[in-house]
Amino acid sequence: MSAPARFITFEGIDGAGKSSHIEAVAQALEQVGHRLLRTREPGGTELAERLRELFLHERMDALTEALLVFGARRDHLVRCIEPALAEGRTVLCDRFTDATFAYQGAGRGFDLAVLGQLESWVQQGRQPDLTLWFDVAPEIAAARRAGARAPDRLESEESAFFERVRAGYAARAAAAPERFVRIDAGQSLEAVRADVLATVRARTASPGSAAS
Ligand SMILES: Nc1ncnc2c1ncn2[C@@H]1O[C@H](COP(=O)(O)OP(=O)(O)O)[C@@H](O)[C@H]1O
Ligand SMILES: Cc1cn([C@H]2C[C@H](O)[C@@H](COP(=O)(O)OP(=O)(O)O)O2)c(=O)[nH]c1=O
Repeated sequence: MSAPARFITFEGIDGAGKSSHIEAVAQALEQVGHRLLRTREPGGTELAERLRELFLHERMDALTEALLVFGARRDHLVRCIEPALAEGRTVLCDRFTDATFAYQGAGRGFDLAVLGQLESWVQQGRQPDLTLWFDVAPEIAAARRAGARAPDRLESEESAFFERVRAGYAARAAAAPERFVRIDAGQSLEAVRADVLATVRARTASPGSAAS
């Protein structure tokens, strides 16, 4: 059996429902002995949270978006994610680099090769062990968002943008099938939760102990 997954990311278009399930994943993993770091992107450190505010609310071009999220990511990795993994904690991160490929790459049309170079420089080979991709039709996600909150800069994009973002996630999933698990996020909350928990349990199970 493969080693337990320790760096777990949650991805999907805005309103797919991923944030609704992170707490349940955290509880399930803590019950079997994992020590956790729960975090998010853009954000996760004081500096990265400040960059997040700029990113979400200021107008900028796609290259600036990409540089800002990778700048925030670098600080987050160096100061937060890598130290947590080094001390044996499992990291649950609400979005990571797949979001940059999906939003800035597929959504904005920014050069994927440049994103790949930034990914190499910033991550130095670090990749999530497991990525849960909450996949749902953009019109369902839009209806969920409308019922939940006022839109930020990206959430105000039209549905064609989210179709492209969704296709961007599909491309990333196809390129890294060992890491990605697609969750059918169009189901009821209960059915999504059951799929998510079954996936996490299967992918973090190890013979003997649950966590180091
Ligand atoms: N499977 C679901 N069915 C119906 N509503 C959902 C479902 N999942 C999430 N929601 C609702 O949709 C809204 C957006 O969910 P959220 O978890 O914040 O999405 P995300 O983090 O992916 O943007 C919330 O009001 C949430 O309660
Ligand atoms: C991490 C990341 C997020 N984003 C976008 C996606 C979201 O619209 C926004 C903030 O993400 P998030 O807080 O996860 O939004 P939500 O609560 O809707 O899930 O930032 C990018 O465009 N590129 C990135 O690299």
